[in-house]
Amino acid sequence: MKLPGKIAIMGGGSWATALAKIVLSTQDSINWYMRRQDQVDDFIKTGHNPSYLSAVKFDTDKINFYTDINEVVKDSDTLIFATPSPFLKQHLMKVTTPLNDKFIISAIKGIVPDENMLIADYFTEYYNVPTENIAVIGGPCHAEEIALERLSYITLACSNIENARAVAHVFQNPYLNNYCCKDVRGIEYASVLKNVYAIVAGICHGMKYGDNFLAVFICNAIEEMRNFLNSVHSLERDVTDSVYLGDLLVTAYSRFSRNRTFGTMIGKGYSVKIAQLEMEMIAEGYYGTKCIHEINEKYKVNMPILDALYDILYERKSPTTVIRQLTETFK
Ligand SMILES: NC(=O)C1=CN([C@@H]2O[C@H](COP(=O)(O)OP(=O)(O)OC[C@H]3O[C@@H](n4cnc5c(N)ncnc54)[C@H](OP(=O)(O)O)[C@@H]3O)[C@@H](O)[C@H]2O)C=CC1
Ligand SMILES: O=C(CO)COP(=O)(O)O
Repeated sequence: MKLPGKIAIMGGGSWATALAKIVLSTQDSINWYMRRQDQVDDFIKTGHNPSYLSAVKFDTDKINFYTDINEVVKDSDTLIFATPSPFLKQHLMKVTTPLNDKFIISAIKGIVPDENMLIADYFTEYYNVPTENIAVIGGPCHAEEIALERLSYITLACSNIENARAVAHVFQNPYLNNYCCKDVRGIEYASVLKNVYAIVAGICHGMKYGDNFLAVFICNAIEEMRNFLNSVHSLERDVTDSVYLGDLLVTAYSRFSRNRTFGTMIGKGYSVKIAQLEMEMIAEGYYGTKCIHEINEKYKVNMPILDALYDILYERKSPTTVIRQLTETFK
């Protein structure tokens, strides 16, 4: 297998667009898969993604666009997936070309709903991709700030660290630094959990809890994350590293966060359904909450924040009552 070889961006949203910008800063050309032909046509006409990060200009001569997922898989060696987690399954259902000789990079911060399966596990279980050929990208990094070339850091994790290092240079430029490690499962679970906690941070913000409270909330959330990670995947890790705590902070505090925005609407009194309709974008923590809640039935980690959000989103309990009870568990 050539590493990285020919690189494909899989997805047409904001993170896919930011990743395309990053990869084109180090590679001569890329393959890029999007689901809609009209989006590709407009992109070629205007030189930018018509729907996401449209201020970012691209030299389209350096991009081979595809709307056929099998064609892009055939023509590429490294596939960077950046589709929202709830849609991954339906994209992959169309794949008949073998994936087991490809290097897969998941830039997805979510879990496969219904299956309760991490993205890397999904590729191994259903597409026979060896674990050493799967990497994940984590870290505090909003697409909007990549568009503005604001200094950011990501972490690349792969069970075979040499493979992570072999692709790391693709994500290294003056506004982006990277770090490699082996904690694929820990980073995947942390990425799901930070979305859950960002929704709760948003709910509290919507209810007019202030910065004093948010600081206490984050301390309790990182402790809950630490306990969960140690139970599901015990490994020597420091949860204060940017890929864990940093991503929790940026998602819980940033105005760019969809998860926080979704939570804020609920805190202001919107119903879950209306908040989802208003959002127009996916807050993956909604799905992550149910998945981790179900996974935790086996591990039985004490997770008062996760349980509180589950009660609000899925048991229709009053956010005011649930959050007040939650605050009594904090220290
Ligand atoms: N945004 C960010 O800053 C970051 C995002 N991520 C992760 O990247 C992943 C992608 O997120 P992001 O790029 O922000 O998402 P966006 O909301 O920007 O993009 C949504 C994408 O999903 C597609 N889509 C919408 N509805 C459907 C559907 N019913 N079926 C199939 N595809 C659909 C859209 O296609 P269309 O335009 O054709 O409707 C679009 O390509 C997520 O897992 C996220 O957690 C990770 C780090 C940073
Ligand atoms: O993961 C992210 C930033 O690191 C994006 O978070 P949101 O999905 O909440 O926008």
